[in-house]
Amino acid sequence: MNAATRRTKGDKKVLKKQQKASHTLLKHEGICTTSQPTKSLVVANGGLGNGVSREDLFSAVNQFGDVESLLMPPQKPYAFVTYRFEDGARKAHAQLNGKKLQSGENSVTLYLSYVDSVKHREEALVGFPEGLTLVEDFVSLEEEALLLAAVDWSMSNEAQKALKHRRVKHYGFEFRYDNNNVDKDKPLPAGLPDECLPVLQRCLQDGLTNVLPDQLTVNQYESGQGIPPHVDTHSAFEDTILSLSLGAKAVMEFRHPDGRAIPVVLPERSLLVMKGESRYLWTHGITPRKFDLVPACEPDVGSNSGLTLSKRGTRTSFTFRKIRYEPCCCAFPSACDSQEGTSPYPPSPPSLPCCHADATLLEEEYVHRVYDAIASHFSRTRHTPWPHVCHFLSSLPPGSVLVDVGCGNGKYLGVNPQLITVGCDRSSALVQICAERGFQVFVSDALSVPLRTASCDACISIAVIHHFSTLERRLAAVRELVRLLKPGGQALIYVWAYEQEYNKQKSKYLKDHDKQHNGEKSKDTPEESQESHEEPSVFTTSHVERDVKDTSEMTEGRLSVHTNRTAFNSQDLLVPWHLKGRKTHGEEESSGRFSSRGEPNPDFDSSMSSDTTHSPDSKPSPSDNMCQIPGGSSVPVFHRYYHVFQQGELEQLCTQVTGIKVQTSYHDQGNWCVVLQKE
Ligand SMILES: O=C(O)CCC(=O)C(=O)O
Ligand SMILES: [Fe+2]
Ligand SMILES: [Zn+2]
Repeated sequence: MNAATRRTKGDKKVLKKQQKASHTLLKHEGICTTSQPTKSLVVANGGLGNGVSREDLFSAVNQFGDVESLLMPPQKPYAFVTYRFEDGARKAHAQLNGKKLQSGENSVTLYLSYVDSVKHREEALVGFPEGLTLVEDFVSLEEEALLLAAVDWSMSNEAQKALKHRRVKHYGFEFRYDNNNVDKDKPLPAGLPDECLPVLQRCLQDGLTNVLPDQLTVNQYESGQGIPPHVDTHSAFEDTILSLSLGAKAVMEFRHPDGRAIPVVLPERSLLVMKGESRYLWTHGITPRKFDLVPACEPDVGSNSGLTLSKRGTRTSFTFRKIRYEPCCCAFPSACDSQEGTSPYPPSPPSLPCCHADATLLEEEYVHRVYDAIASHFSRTRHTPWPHVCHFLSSLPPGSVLVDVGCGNGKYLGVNPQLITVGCDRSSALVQICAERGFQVFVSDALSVPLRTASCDACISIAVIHHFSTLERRLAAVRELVRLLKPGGQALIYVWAYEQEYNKQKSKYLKDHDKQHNGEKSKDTPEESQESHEEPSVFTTSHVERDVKDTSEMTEGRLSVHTNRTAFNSQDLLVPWHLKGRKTHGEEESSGRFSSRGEPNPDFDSSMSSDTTHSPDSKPSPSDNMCQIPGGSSVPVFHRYYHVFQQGELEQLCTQVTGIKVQTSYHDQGNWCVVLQKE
């Protein structure tokens, strides 16, 4: 075999891999590559998600010609480079394809393919929600000043409110945050300020709307303030919603019920137009923060490719809407208050998984997605650490390294300040809450925690392992905890118990149900009673009864939907979570999301995830649905998968792991618990 054929073979191999990379880019990212040389290349494996730094990639690609732009989408395993001339791209393609790039500790093999247009791709990657338009510089500086001056904040009346997290003023009609609607027969004495007219006329002229709005809400946000994610009530307003941003920019987060989240930067003087899906199905909200992450303009490569922090100033928005007089008949019944009751409930529950792939799908839909969606509400119900867990944490010697695998909102991370504590959770929304509380946390699956073997003195896994849907996966979770432990290290595991009545004592989870039925008002701290349940205070009796009716027995191998606060009648089930605090509109009374509890409430949607990623979409997502509550409103219901453990089952699981001994096991308020020690 001569050198020439060897080279050809090598080339063939690179070509094959490059084709495979192109195929993956198309399949997973919608990025279309072309064999025809262009000025732009997509660099597979050269992304921030591969651990490649911008500097290293830039120096690699810059050798072949003038780089016009280098786009590195966050967390993606690829990057885009555009050269000033096609020649640069050709050279880079010839020289870098199949070559290794060292970046820090990472070594990657790059595969390059031509793309027609990066700009186009960029838009495709971070496309706006359907129906959303942003018009930059819609008003001039003069108009901005005029509009801001038109709002007189000095008078306080019905139509003006200092809400806990922003102040608002209404014109035309008052939007009522108690019922999330407007009194259509009670127009306000003050119509829309005259200063708005030229702006609205321009909207009509430009075809941004075809009706003149008759309602205006002015929201003013100081730095650090925001608006919870919400959908503007369908029955209150017509389709088009126009929102002008004045005074300062902010990032508005859009969320689809399927979990997609799209941050949209609203520059000052821009107009946001929400129509169709973006108005009816996606929630919008502004996370209360003092800084936003926004795309940065990098002069060195002249592209909007990096991210930078932007300090928030005082933003005033003018939201113009048209009152709706007929019921809404939009194409999104699952999110529509005019069309409630049309979505099927309960959803068709899944079956128990029969293979690993099914198990991961089930957990993705019925555990991960749900926690991300309910993170904020969930976190509000998790503030009191359980005494026995605290006892375990306090018994560890000072300086011990502790990892909390499945740390939730981090309620155990600060319990013993003498420990070196890190937490991880599968839900990025919960991790975000922990991070904002100042804890060391990262997103990780409990089956493969990116920490060194034998690096921890102790591990805790509180209310996590019951979310794995096969015995193998529960076992793997215990093995992973044990792997992390140093010899002699201890792990504390809690799982939910099938037996909610133990030693003739009902768990608090059950007791709270009795209280409700006796008409007693339940405490709003349900987590003290058990790990999984909703805020009982949202239930009225009729609501509870509805749940009972809705409960399906395990039929045709399908998982049963559990009735909250009743005894379990199956070990594998779906437990409903009724999302409290969701309003179809963007404000809550003080008892809601903006907790008036005396305790710190850093979780006000600090999670990037909205806790109002509420309802199923038009093809109902199996894990959540809407549940009507009296008064015509509705709460979204999510279902979490659980495997509740029978007595002895947790110990039995642990004994299958070699190199450990079970030191103690006990029942604690409806949970089975063990302390393990690695030998
Ligand atoms: O501040 C904004 O742009 C949005 C306000 C809003 O969503 C509302 O009032 O419903
Ligand atoms: Fe809104
Ligand atoms: Zn509707």
